[in-house]
Amino acid sequence: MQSFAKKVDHKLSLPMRHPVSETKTSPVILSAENISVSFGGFMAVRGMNLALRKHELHFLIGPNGAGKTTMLDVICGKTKASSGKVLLGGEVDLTRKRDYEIASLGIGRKFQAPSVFPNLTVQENLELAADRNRSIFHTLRLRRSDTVTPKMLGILEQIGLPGREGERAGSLSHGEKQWLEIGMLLLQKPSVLLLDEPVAGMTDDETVKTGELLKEIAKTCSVVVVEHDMEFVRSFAAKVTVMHEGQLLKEGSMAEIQHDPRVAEVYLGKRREDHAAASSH
Ligand SMILES: Nc1ncnc2c1ncn2[C@@H]1O[C@H](COP(=O)(O)OP(=O)(O)OP(=O)(O)O)[C@@H](O)[C@H]1O
Repeated sequence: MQSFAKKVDHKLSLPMRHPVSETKTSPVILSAENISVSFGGFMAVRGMNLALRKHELHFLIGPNGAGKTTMLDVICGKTKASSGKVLLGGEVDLTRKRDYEIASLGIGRKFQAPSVFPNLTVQENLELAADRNRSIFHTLRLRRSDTVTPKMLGILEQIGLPGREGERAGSLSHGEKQWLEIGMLLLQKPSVLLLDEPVAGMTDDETVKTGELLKEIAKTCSVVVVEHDMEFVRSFAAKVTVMHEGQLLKEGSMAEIQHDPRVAEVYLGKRREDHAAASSH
């Protein structure tokens, strides 16, 4: 977890690098409607709405504890909503499905920490993802297939790990592990990818490469990215939704977001609190 306020202060006022995305007119493929989540009486999400369009790269931002991760958890079925629904394709209500059913409907979820199998090779990790019916024991027994399928070669190329299929996943850098996990999700041909802070802990170079990868993925898939790194968010012409205290605060382009006084107040107010807390220690 990083302090959001520390990252955003002056960056909110920098000029946009790219024009606003052109996905505004594509159809909505997933909509979370009036979602609320209670954890033992504490309302982590309160009447939240989120609409995701086809091939849209959509950032979900907000201060620590705003409810961003909880929203992703509701969409992928990890957390049950207390009320509201999540419609896929306008008709299938995901809040009535189990997490594995949601995954098989084409919703891929990546958590913040990489969760590849470190003792398996890159190829074995991909093979496991490619065949969800195959158990890890089956993969271990088979070890590596003799040939890498063209589909897998394409994924290795796309995630920036061409020729690395024989390496142990545990020996990859943090960023490379994140890419491998994204590749494992891509093998399942998702229609929606949910990514939680994909560039956290990455080097600058890895962050830039991840940005390119996300742009590429969004050509075939809709992507929701929970992100704290405002500079990273600014490098996309993407839709941005701001959450605060479990609710929708503002939605629009980065330019629209940064000129909203309520957004500034949330971040700058938070920053003042951080400073006050730091100076009292
Ligand atoms: N399982 C849980 N039980 C109780 N409270 C929880 C649980 N999960 C999250 N919360 C609380 O719900 C609120 C929203 O958490 P969430 O992780 O969704 O926020 P976030 O916007 O993703 O924050 P961050 O950017 O810090 O990850 C927080 O106050 C958090 O402490």
